[in-house]
Amino acid sequence: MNILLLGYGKMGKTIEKTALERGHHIAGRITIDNVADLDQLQTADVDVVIEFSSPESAVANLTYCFERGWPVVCGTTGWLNHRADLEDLCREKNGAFFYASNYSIGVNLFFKLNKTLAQFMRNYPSYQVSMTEIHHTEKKDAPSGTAITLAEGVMQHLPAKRRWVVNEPGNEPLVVAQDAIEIESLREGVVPGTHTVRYDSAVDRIEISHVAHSREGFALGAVIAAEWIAGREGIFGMNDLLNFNDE
Ligand SMILES: NC(=O)C1=CN([C@@H]2O[C@H](COP(=O)(O)OP(=O)(O)OC[C@H]3O[C@@H](n4cnc5c(N)ncnc54)[C@H](OP(=O)(O)O)[C@@H]3O)[C@@H](O)[C@H]2O)C=CC1
Ligand SMILES: O=C(O)C1=N[C@H](C(=O)O)C[C@H](O)C1
Repeated sequence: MNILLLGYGKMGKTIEKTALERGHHIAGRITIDNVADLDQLQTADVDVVIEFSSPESAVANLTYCFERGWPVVCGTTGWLNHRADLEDLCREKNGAFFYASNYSIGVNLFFKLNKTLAQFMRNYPSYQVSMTEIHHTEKKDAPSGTAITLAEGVMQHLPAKRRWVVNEPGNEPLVVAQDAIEIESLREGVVPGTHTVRYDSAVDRIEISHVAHSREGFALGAVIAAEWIAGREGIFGMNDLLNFNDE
């Protein structure tokens, strides 16, 4: 396949390596400095776009791809307040759009485990749920997209929790209302991504964690999603790719 890398930073470069190993061709590498090169590409030069850029640029990038009729696999986080409008545009253009806050297969198993645990904890209100996410210091958004997906998974199964609140890097501890899930965001060194969900009672703690050792798991999932979306039309996510139900 001819893959256009829209965003060629830490993730774009890791995805390029994985895509080449899997026999794909790179149709272009776009950064903030050469966005104008997009107009030079012929529509048929690109089979699928993999978009990992920045929260500020994702909406314009996705709009551009839908206008050109290119299927898009997007991993950029921090822009989801525009998600409904972009999905409408994709449908209007009969396009194909794949989004995941995290493309790692392990994290998607962890999402399932998180929901199962939340379902179980529903009968034990003496336990208070909270989360911590740790990422490298260059990360622009907080909380991480993955932490938001985890919080949504908990809210789906613990009706007492209706919202999440973020404690951003460097802040004092928050006083958290009973209906809220606290997400603590920490930024340290070059950490690729660590997520912990914990349930604390007065006497003990239950904790589950996912620790990414590198970016390779994210990249592999994104390339597999690009292979999967080819020839499809519609709005997709990891549950479709992995044949998971949404429970
Ligand atoms: N869903 C998932 O599994 C994962 C998601 N992510 C998310 O992916 C995104 C990118 O992460 P990462 O690669 O670490 O970030 P980097 O900052 O390393 O790279 C971002 C890239 O996007 C480019 N860029 C910025 N603005 C534009 C624009 N307008 N058009 C095209 N390219 C642009 C930057 O260009 P320049 O270098 O010139 O500034 C850079 O090449 C983040 O939102 C992150 O949260 C990350 C890992 C996994
Ligand atoms: O910015 C990152 O690096 C990551 N971003 C994603 C997120 O916000 O959840 C996924 C992964 O944790 C790495």
